[in-house]
Amino acid sequence: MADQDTLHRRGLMFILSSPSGAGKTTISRMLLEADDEIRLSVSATTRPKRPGEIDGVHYHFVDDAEFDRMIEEDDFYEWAPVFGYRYGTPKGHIRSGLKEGQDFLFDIDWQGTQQLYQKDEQDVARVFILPPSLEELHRRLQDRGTDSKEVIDGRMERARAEISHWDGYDYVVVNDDVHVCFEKVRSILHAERMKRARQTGLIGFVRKLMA
Ligand SMILES: Nc1nc2c(ncn2[C@@H]2O[C@H](COP(=O)(O)OP(=O)(O)O)[C@@H](O)[C@H]2O)c(=O)[nH]1
Ligand SMILES: Nc1ncnc2c1ncn2[C@@H]1O[C@H](COP(=O)(O)OP(=O)(O)O)[C@@H](O)[C@H]1O
Repeated sequence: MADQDTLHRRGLMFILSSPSGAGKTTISRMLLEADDEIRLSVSATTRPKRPGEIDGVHYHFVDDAEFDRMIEEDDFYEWAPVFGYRYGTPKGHIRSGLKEGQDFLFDIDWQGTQQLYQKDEQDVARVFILPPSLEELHRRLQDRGTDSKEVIDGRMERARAEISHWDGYDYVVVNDDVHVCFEKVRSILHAERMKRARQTGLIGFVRKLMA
């Protein structure tokens, strides 16, 4: 009989991007809670902490000097300037984790997505989340209550530019009802895990199955 233990797969770099306020943090948190097999890639950022955010859990909050040092020491997989601050994915244990089959969730922008895709196309699945309308996006940014009017205006101005990168993604999901959106994103994750190219033991498994 074929032995299912011979089936292995590489970990997945599961990327969620969206214009600010469309809901990618909300969907990420739901996914991390519902799925034991995926871990968040915790980015480093120079932006100030928001109420409720925990250093080392949501971001590594660092100052400019520390971010410079990390760039110099080649600590980043990718990094990019966003809204006047810098954000980067620390290499950490990602490469070895992927080899061992660990999946990672990335909440990063289109610039970081392009960089990861160029470096490691086969391990990447790219999901873009859209708001149902720009009016609703504005409402969500206001209701979140974390940003001043000026910051919200800046984010709305950038939203159009960010949305213009939708075609650099494998999947596009509209976040109207948050639960429906979450289920769609979860289905994408489940399907991506079963991709033939990701399953390394398949040839042996199928040979035994047919023997
Ligand atoms: N390239 C890149 N972008 C990141 C990284 N971490 C966060 N971002 C993006 O930076 C943007 C701003 O994030 P944040 O300040 O948390 O605000 P939010 O968009 O309202 O959640 C979002 O588009 C994030 O996806 C990272 O490590 N690299
Ligand atoms: N489908 C939804 N309907 C209504 N509000 C939502 C929905 N998804 C997220 N929100 C709310 O909108 C705000 C922005 O969501 P957030 O996840 O912080 O977005 P992002 O990480 O993309 O900036 C939050 O207050 C969140 O609770």
